[in-house]
Amino acid sequence: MSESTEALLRVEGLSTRFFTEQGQVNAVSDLDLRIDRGDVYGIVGESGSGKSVTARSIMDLIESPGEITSGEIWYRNGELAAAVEDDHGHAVDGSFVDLLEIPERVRRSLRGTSFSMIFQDPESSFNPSLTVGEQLAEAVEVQRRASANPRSTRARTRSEEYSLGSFVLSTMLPSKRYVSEESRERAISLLELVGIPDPVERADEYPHEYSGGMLQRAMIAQALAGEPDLLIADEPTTALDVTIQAQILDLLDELKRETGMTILLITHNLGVIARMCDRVGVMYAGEIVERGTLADVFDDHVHPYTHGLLGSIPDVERAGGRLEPIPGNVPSLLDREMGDRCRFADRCPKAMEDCLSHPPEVDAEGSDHHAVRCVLAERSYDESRALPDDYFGEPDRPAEAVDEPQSDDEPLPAERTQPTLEDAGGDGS
Ligand SMILES: Nc1ncnc2c1ncn2[C@@H]1O[C@H](COP(=O)(O)OP(=O)(O)OP(=O)(O)O)[C@@H](O)[C@H]1O
Ligand code: NI
Repeated sequence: MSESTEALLRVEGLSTRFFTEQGQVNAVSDLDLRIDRGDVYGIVGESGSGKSVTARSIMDLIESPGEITSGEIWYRNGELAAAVEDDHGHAVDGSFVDLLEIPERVRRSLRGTSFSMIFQDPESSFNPSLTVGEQLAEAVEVQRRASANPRSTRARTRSEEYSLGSFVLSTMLPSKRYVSEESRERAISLLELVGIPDPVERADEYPHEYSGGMLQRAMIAQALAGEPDLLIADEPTTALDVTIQAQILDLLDELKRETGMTILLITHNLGVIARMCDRVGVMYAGEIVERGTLADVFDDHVHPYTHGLLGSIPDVERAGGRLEPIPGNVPSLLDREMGDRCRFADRCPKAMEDCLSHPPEVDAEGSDHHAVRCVLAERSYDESRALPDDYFGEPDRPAEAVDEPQSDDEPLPAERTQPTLEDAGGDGS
């Protein structure tokens, strides 16, 4: 197996639910994905499709009333596998460890060191009363502790966790000032790495003294402090203006090339996907409906939803390139309101009788891991089996399958009520 096709993370059958007063929300359902080391894996889909919940599930950041209700998250880390093997053999498969089967304390210790996440609003990642440099140095220290001598943890942990020593770290940080000159220097070099000019001076500044773009860079530096195996970037550029967005994407691209880092990139924007990603998962209503290489998804897609997303060619140069919304609304994810049918059927121009039962994910032609959740992967569209336009109550579906004369008295955009695919930087007009 070559380096370039080595899986770093394999998510299998992941389901995450929220148990709210309104009922059970099926935010993520039976989701599979595989992220290879050194790749940028993109997740794209409309608002509310479950992208962030997927990322937060991997990071173990789902909080009540949310819960991962099933699935496996296999992470390749030989050292971790060796450490957990004795006590949690069922969680180990070769050098993979199922993160959902190890003690919570161990899983949480991977945050920052194995997995790091950057968010839309960098403000939330910084404490306003500490300098940026101090906070980066703290992150560096956390990493140092994580890889500290296991014996130093031994006295404090119960025997069950002893073998996990090097993976369990103290979350108590002793002081708000620089822990060591070494970590201060590392903080400065991290600022330099992410392209902050005058890093020595900027290290002593507070977050509010940074511009939005600079703080975004600093947040990336913070995420890199622990030298994570996987960086998860959830809409990392959405709040930024178009020029800065492009710069941040360039930075991520550069970091990927220079450090070989693996990135999970979440975005509404197919232009960003085209520019950054090796593989893509297209999400709809909590499911990955199509996944594969960039070429599978852009050139050989099977799912009409993927086709719809590609409906307008996004402007690759402009990170905020607007996607044309697909007519209709994203379905409710409330369990009691979800039928058994394909979740996209009511908006699908190719909906057939076959779509009234929920399609499993099947392999599609294309790359090794091109998979799709659509009956069209196995049979071609048959107009005689098409569902009538008003089958789902409202004539929501585009009239593509039916040959209707163009009329100019009713501009389609005015009809669109759904939020969907709001993009990063507006439409640039
Ligand atoms: N704390 C919560 N309680 C209840 N439902 C939630 C909670 N967090 C998320 N959800 C639901 O889970 C679904 C998926 O949300 P998620 O944030 O993953 O979407 P997304 O694809 O990231 O959307 P966006 O592009 O707008 O960020 C949504 O229906 C959302 O309402
Ligand atoms: Ni999100």
